[in-house]
Amino acid sequence: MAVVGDLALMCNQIITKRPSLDLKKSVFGAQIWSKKAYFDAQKLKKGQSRVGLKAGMQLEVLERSSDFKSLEGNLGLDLVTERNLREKGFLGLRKTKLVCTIGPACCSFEELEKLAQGGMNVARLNMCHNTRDWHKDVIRKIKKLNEKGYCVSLMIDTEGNQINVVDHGAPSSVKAEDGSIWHFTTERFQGFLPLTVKANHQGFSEGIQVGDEVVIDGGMATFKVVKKIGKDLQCKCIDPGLLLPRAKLSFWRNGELVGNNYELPTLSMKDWSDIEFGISEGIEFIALSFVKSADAIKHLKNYLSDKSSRSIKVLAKIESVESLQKLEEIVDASDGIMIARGDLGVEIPLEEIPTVQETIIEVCQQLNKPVIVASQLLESMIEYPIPTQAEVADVSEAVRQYADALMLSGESAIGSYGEKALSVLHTTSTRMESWSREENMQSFRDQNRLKLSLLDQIAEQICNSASEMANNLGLDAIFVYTRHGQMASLLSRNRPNPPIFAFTDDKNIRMSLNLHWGVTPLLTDLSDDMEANTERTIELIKSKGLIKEGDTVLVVSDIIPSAATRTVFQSIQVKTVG
Ligand SMILES: Nc1ncnc2c1ncn2[C@@H]1O[C@H](COP(=O)(O)OP(=O)(O)O)[C@@H](O)[C@H]1O
Ligand SMILES: C=C(OP(=O)(O)O)C(=O)O
Ligand SMILES: [K+]
Ligand SMILES: [Mg+2]
Repeated sequence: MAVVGDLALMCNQIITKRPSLDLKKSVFGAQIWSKKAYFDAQKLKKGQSRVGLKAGMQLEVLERSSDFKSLEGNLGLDLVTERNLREKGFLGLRKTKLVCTIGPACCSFEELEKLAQGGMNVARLNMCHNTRDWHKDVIRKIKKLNEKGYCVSLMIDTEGNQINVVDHGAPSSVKAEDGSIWHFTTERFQGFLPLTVKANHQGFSEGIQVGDEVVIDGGMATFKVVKKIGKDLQCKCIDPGLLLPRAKLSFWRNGELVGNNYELPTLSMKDWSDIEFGISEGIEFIALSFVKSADAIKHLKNYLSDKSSRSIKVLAKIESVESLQKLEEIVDASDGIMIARGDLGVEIPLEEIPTVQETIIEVCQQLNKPVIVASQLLESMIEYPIPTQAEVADVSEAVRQYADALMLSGESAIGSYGEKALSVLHTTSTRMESWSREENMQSFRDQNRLKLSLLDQIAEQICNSASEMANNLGLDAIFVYTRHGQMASLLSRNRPNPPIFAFTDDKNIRMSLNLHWGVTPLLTDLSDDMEANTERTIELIKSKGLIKEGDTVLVVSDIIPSAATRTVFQSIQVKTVG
């Protein structure tokens, strides 16, 4: 390997030059790959051409010495990235991450493996559905896949507290006819009473007045409250339509959404017990439904840190008017966001969703939080083997907006064509990503400074510069060596053209980086010796034939070398593979 540029940034200012370019070229031109040879060469002063004996000869011998063994070991490269790299090269890697909701249609080991092969990065378990044992079994299968060499992270999604229908007298949908009178109650549903809807919360009708409208699932059907009988509401259907199982109820007055007075906690007892379950099963992400403010996020994060489960990332689902009103504080407090368009589309007019989505993605990028676009991306594929053009356009738009991840819900959980839907997400995102590159749309983004300490600001600046440099120089890949994942996420935030390979020695960090745009997380040993880290990992990739002579990579690290002064803590290097 020839080092064509090599600089260490000291506190953002001082640049130190390492041994001369020519010397390194001659040393590495002699095909010396051992770590010791590299460091012997490092000790040479500018102009010196030998290490004790004639450089070329002695170093040639070292190549076959036991030191070479140190280059072996695990790179932690997953099967899917390895295959894609082999087939398509660095720029062929998809940047946008894919989340699949696991349900009865895809829960066998074979089906899960097909999703993993198709590029599923994160498996989502929606705790609204199915039994604890069923979820446990899926988690066990995903972990088994990871042992086989896949890299699929696990997310649980809480049921959350919202007012919805628990029973409407039928196993599937029920038609509400124009002018029909319906009874909304929380009493035990009698079954024999037609036109009765049971809601899930005792206080569902608190503060609701005669004349208010009850909107089902954002407009599937609408009723007017004609009478209050105790806690029950007698309603007349004024806009006929369908009631589906677990349909959501919202209340409107004079064209505006009215919150009823019944204050539901974001996390129910069931949610807490599901969270305990997730912790004990070793999942990586908890997505919180119906977040109203930063409080629930902070509460859960404190709880996780008290339980020494700090590595679990807490994602806030934006799916209500309240969450939109407190967007910034919620994004700031959380480890990531899910734009849960299903429920959001019930609370705000559908035509507002596209702009709200773009705004949320922008806020997430500014505050450096990964963001998932979820729900109805390929809804028609629950039933049909091909998507509509409108769906493909929607997926492309989310990719163009640089969302970190796209999510399948019913398409994978209950659909007949889950694998195909995943492949549509894959091909559509890859196409839009390459178009964006071609159109040179990935110009350097005007980043808002994060509210960070000086050291963190330096990390941010280094990552911004590194990304710009990688784009401007047309480099093949960015290698980031990171213990906490922060540098990897700061690089990803810039959405650079080359893929980001994040080497970390922390399994939890690796699995959580799986959600970040453009990042391939790798689990490998890291030493304090950055030169040894880069030499070893590049050599490992080279030995797999995944990197070739002439490829140029940008190397960024936040590994603090123990011998260095406190100020030298991060560096950028450009390396060309020889
Ligand atoms: N674990 C599961 N078991 C059974 N069905 C599931 C499961 N997860 C999801 N589903 C089904 O897939 C549909 C879409 O999933 P999702 O969007 O996560 O849930 P919901 O529609 O309840 O918001 C659900 O309505 C449900 O029918
Ligand atoms: C993802 C969503 O949440 P859930 O599927 O849990 O309702 C949504 O509402 O879009
Ligand atoms: K949920
Ligand atoms: Mg929802």
